[in-house]
Amino acid sequence: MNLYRLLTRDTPLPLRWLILAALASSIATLGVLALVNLAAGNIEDSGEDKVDWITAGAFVLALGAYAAGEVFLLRRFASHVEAAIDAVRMTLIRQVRDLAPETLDKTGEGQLFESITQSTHAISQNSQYIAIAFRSALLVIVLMGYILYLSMMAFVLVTVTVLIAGFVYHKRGKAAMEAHIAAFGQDQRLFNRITDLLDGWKEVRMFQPRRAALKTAYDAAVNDAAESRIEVQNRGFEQYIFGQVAFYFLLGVVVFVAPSYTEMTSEDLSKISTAVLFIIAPIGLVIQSVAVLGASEAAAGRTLALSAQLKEQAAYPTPRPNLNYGLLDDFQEITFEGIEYEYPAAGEDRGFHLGPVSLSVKRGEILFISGGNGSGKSTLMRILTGLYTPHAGRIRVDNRQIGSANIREYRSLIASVLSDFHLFERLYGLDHVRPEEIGAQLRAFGLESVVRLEGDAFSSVQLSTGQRKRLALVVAILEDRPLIVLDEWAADQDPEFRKKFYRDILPMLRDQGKTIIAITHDDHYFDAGDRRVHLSEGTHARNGEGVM
Ligand SMILES: Nc1ncnc2c1ncn2[C@@H]1O[C@H](COP(=O)(O)OP(=O)(O)OP(=O)(O)O)[C@@H](O)[C@H]1O
Repeated sequence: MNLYRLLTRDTPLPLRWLILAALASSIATLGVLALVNLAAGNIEDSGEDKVDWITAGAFVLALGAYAAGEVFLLRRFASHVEAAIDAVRMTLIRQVRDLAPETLDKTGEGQLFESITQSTHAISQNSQYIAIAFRSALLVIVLMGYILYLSMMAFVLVTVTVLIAGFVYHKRGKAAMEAHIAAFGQDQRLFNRITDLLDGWKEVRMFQPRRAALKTAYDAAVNDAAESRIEVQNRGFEQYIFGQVAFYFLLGVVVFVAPSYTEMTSEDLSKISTAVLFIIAPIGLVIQSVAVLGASEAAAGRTLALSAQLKEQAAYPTPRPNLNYGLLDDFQEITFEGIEYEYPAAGEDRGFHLGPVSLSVKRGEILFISGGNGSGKSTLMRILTGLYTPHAGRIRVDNRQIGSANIREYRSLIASVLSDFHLFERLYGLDHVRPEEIGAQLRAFGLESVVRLEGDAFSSVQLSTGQRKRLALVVAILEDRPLIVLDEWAADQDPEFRKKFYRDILPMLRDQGKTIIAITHDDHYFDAGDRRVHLSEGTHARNGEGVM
């Protein structure tokens, strides 16, 4: 049901066409069967072995109708599924975009990535089984009708046998699925050990006891994974053999039991046996589809739940068009009053309370924020940039208070390089910047020998930590916003460039009218700022050596 809800949520299913195509394909299959029986009967009656061209022609037509119905059904369904999954992905991405950043941090990349990529991929890969199951179920009904037409007793025997065998097969399938899930878990553990080996190769090579312990853990994971896989394969083979035996048993029931309880000619018996031969494949497909669709159903359930959760947590409604982002551009002062933020305690974690913090920055000022590790500087930065919403206090731009109605407008004032910045390979949103300007910035930041501009993308972002930060600041400067916020930007720069940053780049940006708020530990350069605020254990801000 989740799968159906997901696939029809944004794009309606072309149900009428699908039913018609499935019906056409099922009736054509019945036609094939009836024509085979007819031809066999004709040969028996006339005793001639000449080709009956009319029946053969009808047979070819029925085959053509079957193929056409099948192709139409599967193609149409596949394109619907892809469109529906595309829509689901777009909705999730839009929801993530509208999510409050602190909620985004909490939800975690893993869950979002899983739903947006893997779950939707699993659904898209397996969803043709919906069409197959639907068509097969319809075909089973049509063929059972044919068997009923031939013999009531055969119908009852086939129905009872199929139901019992189907039930047992399904139960065994559940056990196989559990084995499959267990094997998946073992694969994950093996994957983690391999990641340890690959990502931690330096630490592994440099410490012998770690190397030995990791080898033991890796060997155990390999063994467990292999055993689980063998178990899965064995169960798969057993299922296959059970299916075959059940099928032969069904034939046996029809051939040995049915004639003992009812009047039946050998011609009827042969017709019923042929119908049983035809029915077995679609029954197998229905059962197989149910098993495969179980995984898609679970994936759809996870995706819908995540989507509902994201909807609930949506921080901001989709922005109204024509919002005027320029209103705050000519601000003179930004004030943060009594800002407080709480990371609640959870289990062993004692939690953290920031604030109350009050500070202000005037246009064209360089404001430094200093403080010990864990004093709350990065958290404060997330609030100052409008990414996190403070639990108490307010932000004002001149005399305008910032709230949910103008938070986007506020954020648009700020270019930032935060501690967990992401460097985009492409210059998204910077189409208006001239390549010469970008080249000049790359030279100013000593990057001209490692990065080039190729079209609208950088030639590489595989740089050293310090170079990546330089490139991120280049992009921030190119964004040309009035306020630049930096979180320990200079920490990874060499002494020479650090000096250049404090003595040349910051004053140059100030001269260009930029306002700068920067977290720094560089006490040698505290004088490069106009003022400094020192954060102590997150509980309060006090003035540093600067004027406040
Ligand atoms: N997402 C989070 N959930 C819970 N607690 C957090 C979270 N992020 C930070 N904290 C806690 O809040 C406190 C302040 O963290 P923050 O990163 O703001 O400090 P900081 O001054 O920037 O530290 P550093 O100088 O080491 O970067 C720390 O005790 C940290 O454990």
